[in-house]
Amino acid sequence: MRYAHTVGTVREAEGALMARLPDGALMRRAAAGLATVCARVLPGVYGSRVVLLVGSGDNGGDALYAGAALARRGAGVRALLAGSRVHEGGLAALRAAGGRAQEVSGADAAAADAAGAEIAAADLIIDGLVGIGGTGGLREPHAALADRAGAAGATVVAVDLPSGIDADTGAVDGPAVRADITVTFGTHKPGLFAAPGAERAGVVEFVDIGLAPELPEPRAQSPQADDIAALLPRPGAESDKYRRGVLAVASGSDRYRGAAVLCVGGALRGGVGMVRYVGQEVAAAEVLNRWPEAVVSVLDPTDPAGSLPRRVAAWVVGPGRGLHPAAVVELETVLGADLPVLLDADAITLLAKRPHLVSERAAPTLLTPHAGELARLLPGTERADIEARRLDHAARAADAYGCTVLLKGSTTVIAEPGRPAVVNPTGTPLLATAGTGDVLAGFIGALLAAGLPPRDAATCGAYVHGLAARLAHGGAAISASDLVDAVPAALRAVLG
Ligand SMILES: NC(=O)C1=CN([C@@H]2O[C@H](COP(=O)(O)OP(=O)(O)OC[C@H]3O[C@@H](n4cnc5c(N)ncnc54)[C@H](O)[C@@H]3O)[C@@H](O)[C@H]2O)[C@@H](O)CC1
Ligand SMILES: [K+]
Repeated sequence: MRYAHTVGTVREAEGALMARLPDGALMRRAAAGLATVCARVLPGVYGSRVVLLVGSGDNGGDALYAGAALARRGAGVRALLAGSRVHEGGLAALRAAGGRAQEVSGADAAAADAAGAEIAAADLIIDGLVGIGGTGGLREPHAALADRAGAAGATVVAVDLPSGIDADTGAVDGPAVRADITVTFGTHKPGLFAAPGAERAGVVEFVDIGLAPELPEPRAQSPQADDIAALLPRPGAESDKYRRGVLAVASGSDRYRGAAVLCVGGALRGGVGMVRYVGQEVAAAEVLNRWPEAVVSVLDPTDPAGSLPRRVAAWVVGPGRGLHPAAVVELETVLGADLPVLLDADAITLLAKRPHLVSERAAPTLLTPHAGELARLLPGTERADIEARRLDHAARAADAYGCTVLLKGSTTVIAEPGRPAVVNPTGTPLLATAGTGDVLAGFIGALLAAGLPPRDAATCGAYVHGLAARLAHGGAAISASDLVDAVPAALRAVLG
């Protein structure tokens, strides 16, 4: 598991640790780790050209000390000083090691051109403009340096986090560094997990500076394959179809038959003991045609509540289901039962006008909205705000509805009141195609039916779903049906 802490908690933990250590010890640890990663990235340190982008804080100090270490090994190191101040100890160390420094002021065109020429000729650029002390969009000349670094061919290594991304949220407000590698210290930062910041971080390398004992509960966590393997249920010798869980699926309609077939497919590939599908006649026939192992029943339009299956362990409701009055009765009936329920798509739209159905419910509920649906659940919030600050808004919805929320999209985030957010690391733009959400809902439903709590079920579902998309055609475009077929390969990859 990778853990991320907010700037406030990192500062408190660093303060406590620094009080027990000699002056500068933490920065030396950070800079040594940074230099090690940089040396590994370069084909050879000796004779390479390294440019340091240096801001006025300790993030710049880290870059200067790491630059000094590379200069001692024969790299030609040039520091571009962007701030009104500079970390004096770091600058002295760089100079003592044979590195050079020049000031870059926003107003001085000649200095900016000279800096641009250095950046263009670099093999490696180390971004020490701002770290956790950054606030708001990058100012000049930092913003121009970030842009130039992006246009250069060199490998870019960000110190602690790419300058210009918000450490706590991942929001990007204006120009920001786009790193190939980010070397982060002590703990991960939430902005390295969540888009859009995560998309600018590249590969994230962690340097242990001894902070762990001082850190409180994380703000966010990002599961790795072994965490997922530990959570996924495995059938044992005692298993039978009832013990593995019976999932009821109320998805699709005669108009949207694909949502029925894909959702049931996701559930079956999730290892459910049995799927009981209920829906309109043509949709039900399609499900049976594609998945003969599903147990299918046809909804009675005059008695939607009475025709729902009983003796089930969990429910999935909503994908392609419609917004008509019978769908409302169905939703109320399912949420009235004391069972775990996953609500997706149309069920979320219906819920937005009836929030009490979930907020007053005692049994576990999992909502799986995309950003547009989450905006419906949080009146007064725009979709763009949600995309920019996914962690915050997923947590807000979880608190407001008193349930688990899985926010789909560029980075899938799972929030539950009082627990650290889970940020899925396997997401891919390949998933941005019709029907993939139906597969996810069915797959997670299978895990709910097996008895996993919603947060764990959602965590495993998002991870396996993203991995399946990546594996389906080796990175080439996929359809939602391909995704269903790739789930077993993803499960094999996780379970080994
Ligand atoms: N505190 C510690 O014990 C450690 C800190 N370390 C490093 O120190 C960093 C934090 O250092 P600081 O607290 O000095 O803060 P930073 O160096 O991250 O940034 C603060 C400086 O950047 C300027 N600044 C802020 N926002 C800006 C913007 N949008 N555009 C342009 N300039 C901006 C501020 O005026 C200030 O001078 C960490 O990210 C990490 O790299 C590491 O050395 C590990 C140990
Ligand atoms: K940085």
